Amino acid sequence: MVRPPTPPGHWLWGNLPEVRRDMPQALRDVTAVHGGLTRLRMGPASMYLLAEPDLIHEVLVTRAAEFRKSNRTRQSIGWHLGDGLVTLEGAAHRRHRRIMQPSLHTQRVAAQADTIVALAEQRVASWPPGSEQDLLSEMADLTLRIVCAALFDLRPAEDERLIAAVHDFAASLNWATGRAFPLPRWLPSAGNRRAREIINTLNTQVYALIARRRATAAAGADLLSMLLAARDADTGAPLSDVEIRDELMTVFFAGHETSAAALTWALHLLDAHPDVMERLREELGDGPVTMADLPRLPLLLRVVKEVLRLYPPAWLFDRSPLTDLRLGGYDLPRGATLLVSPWVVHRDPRWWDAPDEFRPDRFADEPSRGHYFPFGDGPRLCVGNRFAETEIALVLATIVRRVALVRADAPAGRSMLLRPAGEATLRPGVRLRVTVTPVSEAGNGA
Ligand code: HEM
Repeated sequence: MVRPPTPPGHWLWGNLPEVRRDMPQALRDVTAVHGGLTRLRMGPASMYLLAEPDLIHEVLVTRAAEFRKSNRTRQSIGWHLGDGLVTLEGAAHRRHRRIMQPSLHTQRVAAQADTIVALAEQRVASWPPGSEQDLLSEMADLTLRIVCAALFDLRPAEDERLIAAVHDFAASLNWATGRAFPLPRWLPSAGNRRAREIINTLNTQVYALIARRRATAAAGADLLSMLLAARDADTGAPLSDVEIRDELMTVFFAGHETSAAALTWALHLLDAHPDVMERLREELGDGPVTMADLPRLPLLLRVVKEVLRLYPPAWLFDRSPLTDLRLGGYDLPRGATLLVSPWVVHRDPRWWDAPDEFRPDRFADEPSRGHYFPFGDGPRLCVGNRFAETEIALVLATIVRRVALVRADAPAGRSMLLRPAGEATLRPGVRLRVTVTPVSEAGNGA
């Protein structure tokens, strides 16, 4: 039995103290010393960090059938999300992907581009010049409204209660995933009671929405219509309300916090790199940016790619082997938790020059296989990747054309880059407040 190397740690808690202090940094530190595959001791449990692109490719792509999501993931997000695409396995996973993919294809995303731009324009217009905004919460609210309108054909103005309920739900899910060890949901703790309340409130809204849609029987091309219209190939049975509820919750969650984090990092990085901002504003020119313009905006697309390299919102996910197996010359037990982190690989100096620097032009060349995977890979590749890339590019272009968002607490008006906090998504470790200045006042170089 050949075990992967284990970094030294506390006699009882193992590597848990470093990981709890700053998990993103701790995983990078371990990789810098041990490379490819490391065993981390987390108190009584072990986890394995996979940091070698070829091994990650084996796990996510070529040997994907030998793995599933870990029990830990299922426990920490399963209560909130139920059995949606993120947690389903095997045949049910393949079936749900087949149903959901068409509504997220490039053509369908293109049809939503004007809605995305209009919502971004409205958001910018709602910020009074000189006001201070909490960037992450503004982006989270905007991307949630985009998901509602573009994927579920919902106009939240009609239902502000739904928006409020999803925000509470996302906060509660972050709470659940932030625990070192998931607590059983039957435990009568204050946190569990609050989570139950929040889930029940959103459930009531979502089931009412499903009932309304079933009653109108209007066949649209949005994701909710696709879920309602889907029929089992063998039995002809439709998806149940619970199955549709689980997919709605999954997309509410997977589809808005990730893009919101990416947009927040993008605006923060551009504020800290005025030279790139100036080139970007020149490239964007005057008129509004549409989907058709995107192929002609290479710097914008490279900025999006570089943001997702430096701060991949889905920074950590996992897999678990279905049987004892051998990987990279080491033996791994069945049921082990294998951590896969785009953040660690994207910041590894073995694969990237000056990995901590914001250099969008590095994407003039395609990255090598396995060195860049902000959307994962293989059969579980992010189903919303085209939607997310388009959304981020369009929203970013709309915002930077109109306003400068300068970090309100930055010394001498210039941002120092913030450290990330590794929660369910990778987000700034402190609240990022920005001052809004219209671009005409700020000048191109703002
Ligand atoms: C910047 C934005 C986004 C990033 C970085 C991101 C990243 C990821 C990653 C890395 C995975 C794979 C996780 C794994 O293999 O365990 C994933 C899966 C998923 N994403 Fe995204 N995502 C983003 C936006 C979206 C959007 C907009 C949607 C919805 C429209 C979405 C829906 C999903 C779903 C449903 C899955 C599960 C797919 C499956 O297991 O088959 N994501 N995402």
